[in-house]
Amino acid sequence: MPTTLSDRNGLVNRQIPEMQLSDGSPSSLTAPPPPAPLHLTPEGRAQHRFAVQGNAIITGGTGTLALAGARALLEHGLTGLALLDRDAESAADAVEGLARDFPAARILVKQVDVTRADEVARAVGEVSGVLGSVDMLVCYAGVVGCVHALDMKPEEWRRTMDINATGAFICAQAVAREMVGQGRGGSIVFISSISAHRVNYPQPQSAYNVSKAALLHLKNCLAAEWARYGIRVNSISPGYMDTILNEGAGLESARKIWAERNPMGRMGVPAELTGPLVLLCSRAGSFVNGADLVVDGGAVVF
Ligand SMILES: NC(=O)c1ccc[n+]([C@@H]2O[C@H](COP(=O)([O-])OP(=O)(O)OC[C@H]3O[C@@H](n4cnc5c(N)ncnc54)[C@H](O)[C@@H]3O)[C@@H](O)[C@H]2O)c1
Ligand SMILES: OC[C@@H](O)C(O)[C@H](O)CO
Repeated sequence: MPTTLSDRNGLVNRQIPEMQLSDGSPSSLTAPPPPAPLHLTPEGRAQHRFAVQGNAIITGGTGTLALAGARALLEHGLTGLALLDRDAESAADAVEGLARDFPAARILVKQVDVTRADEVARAVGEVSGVLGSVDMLVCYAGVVGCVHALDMKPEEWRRTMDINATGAFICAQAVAREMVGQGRGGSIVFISSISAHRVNYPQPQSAYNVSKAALLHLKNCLAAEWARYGIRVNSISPGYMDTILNEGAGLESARKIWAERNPMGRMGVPAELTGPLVLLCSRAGSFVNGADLVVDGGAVVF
């Protein structure tokens, strides 16, 4: 069915033709599903341009996207991994799975609140002591709340900013101090969001959106300050991913809208964020600094 559009210039009832693909089929066909995961052999891992060398700290490390990121870094050669999360227990099965699938890697899990600079500094020192170095930091720790700005309590605003933005700064600072001492650089990746680029629809979440926008400029500032130490600082801005964060009462209709408004017609799955992460953490990304990689199926083009 052609769509009818009334526009502001009075050109009413313009018909938007249905786009056709070269084989004559309509473009509104269901988008293809996500691709199957790629599994590298151990030999392939070590020699690949996308090989990941050294040890990583991942914050919010027992969350859904973080565990997918951890698995991808291990698949590409990561030798040591520390998952820092304020809720370190909830993903015991997933962590056991990683340990089983990557028996040569050293995997630590630590209960850490990223808003506590003392806890973070202690954990970074302990991880470096056990693994021998810290070469990568990926900051996934984050919370989201849907609250109308008129109803927002200052405490809710501060908590969101504290975890999502200040927590990332605290972790980046502690890890960068360690990296500067080690003298061989490193890679830091913040997990921002398309919410840093666009106001979400339909849910109101100003504190989250502003906290994620803050991460983007923090990334710019640190990329500028720390490049001289060989530390690259980048970010990834995911679109709507199918995780627990986006499930629950009241979100069914929103999920439908998010998928409908996406050129690819769906939400992403966690593994689809991991390619950009591997790029940023590997030799293949050696000249990528201060960049934000939007990974959203094209959501922000509208
Ligand atoms: N799921 C999405 O669609 C989506 C889209 C864009 C961005 N993101 C971002 O990606 C990140 C991970 O999202 P997810 O979907 O995996 O959510 P998730 O809830 O599974 O993971 C978040 C993790 O952060 C941890 N955390 C929260 N506060 C913490 C604190 N103070 N200290 C330490 N850990 C803390 C939680 O315990 C949890 O394990 C978040 O920053 C989120 O904003 C998610
Ligand atoms: O913008 C997408 C994400 O940051 C997030 O999943 C969403 O905003 C949560 O409501």
